[in-house]
Amino acid sequence: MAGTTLGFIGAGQMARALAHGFVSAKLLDASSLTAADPVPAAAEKLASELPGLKVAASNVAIASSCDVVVLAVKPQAMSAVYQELGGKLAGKLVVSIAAGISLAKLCEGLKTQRVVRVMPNTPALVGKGASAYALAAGATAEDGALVGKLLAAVGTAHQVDEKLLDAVTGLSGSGPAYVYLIIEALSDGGVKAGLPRNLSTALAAQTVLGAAEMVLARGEHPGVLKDAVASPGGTTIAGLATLEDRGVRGALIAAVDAATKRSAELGK
Ligand SMILES: NC(=O)C1=CN([C@@H]2O[C@H](COP(=O)(O)OP(=O)(O)OC[C@H]3O[C@@H](n4cnc5c(N)ncnc54)[C@H](O)[C@@H]3O)[C@@H](O)[C@H]2O)C=CC1
Ligand SMILES: O=C(O)[C@@H]1CCC=N1
Repeated sequence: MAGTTLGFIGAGQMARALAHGFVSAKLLDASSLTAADPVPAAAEKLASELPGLKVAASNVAIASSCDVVVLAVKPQAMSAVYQELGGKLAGKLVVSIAAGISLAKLCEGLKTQRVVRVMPNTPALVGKGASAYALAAGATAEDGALVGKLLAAVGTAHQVDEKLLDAVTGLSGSGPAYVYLIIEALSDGGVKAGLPRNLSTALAAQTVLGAAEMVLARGEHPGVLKDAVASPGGTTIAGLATLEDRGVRGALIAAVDAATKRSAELGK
């Protein structure tokens, strides 16, 4: 990726996660990154965290100076970006990470077809992201490969049909928040049972990490792995029965479904 310059339109949470991830993975030098944000402190904070990253005076400056332009604003701010950048992105590869906004709307608003729609997630910051992406008609196979390489450097990357991206948003885009809630609640349970808070949170987070690693590394069905933990008449089945009784499985399915529907709504 040497020589490729990448600019973030918006320097918020997700731009920060990606910028840190790209630099930590040594895919891009901080000096090849630029960020613009109407809140000057946002881009300046990112520049202070990643020495070498440049702060641009405007979105237009990024559009003219960077090879890859990443739209990292909230979906609600996208129409302002169309106003500013529409027709000014000739020759640039545009990557949108906004929830819900379709490739058709992006291409129409930006007046370019060379667009890739991505749904990343914040663990990209530590190289453990989960992303999916879809290409507009004007994005070449090389553009897709470049975006895939960027995302794979900060986690896993799946090229998908665009119609799946709202569901990806509801699952892995929003999913870190569900898991944080679960970790926090498990830690509360440990504290209720008498563990000190630090130990309880450390055990909860490592348990989630280890369980996830077992699913990914062994490729076994999560149900089979669950059964291996539960001894007949033991502690785990007592805990599992309580989770089923309280509807945790249904609650998680409903959460992904609600977030998927909200992603589709945001694009309307
Ligand atoms: N936070 C997350 O976990 C994820 C967020 N996303 C998507 O990433 C996008 C950004 O989300 P966050 O980083 O969480 O939001 P954020 O609110 O942390 O950052 C957005 C930034 O955009 C700036 N901004 C607003 N209008 C602008 C404009 N016209 N030009 C340039 N910058 C502008 C804001 O000042 C803010 O700093 C959203 O579209 C969201 O759907 C996608 C995956 C995960
Ligand atoms: O909550 C949101 O709308 C964004 C999209 C996925 C994660 N955060």
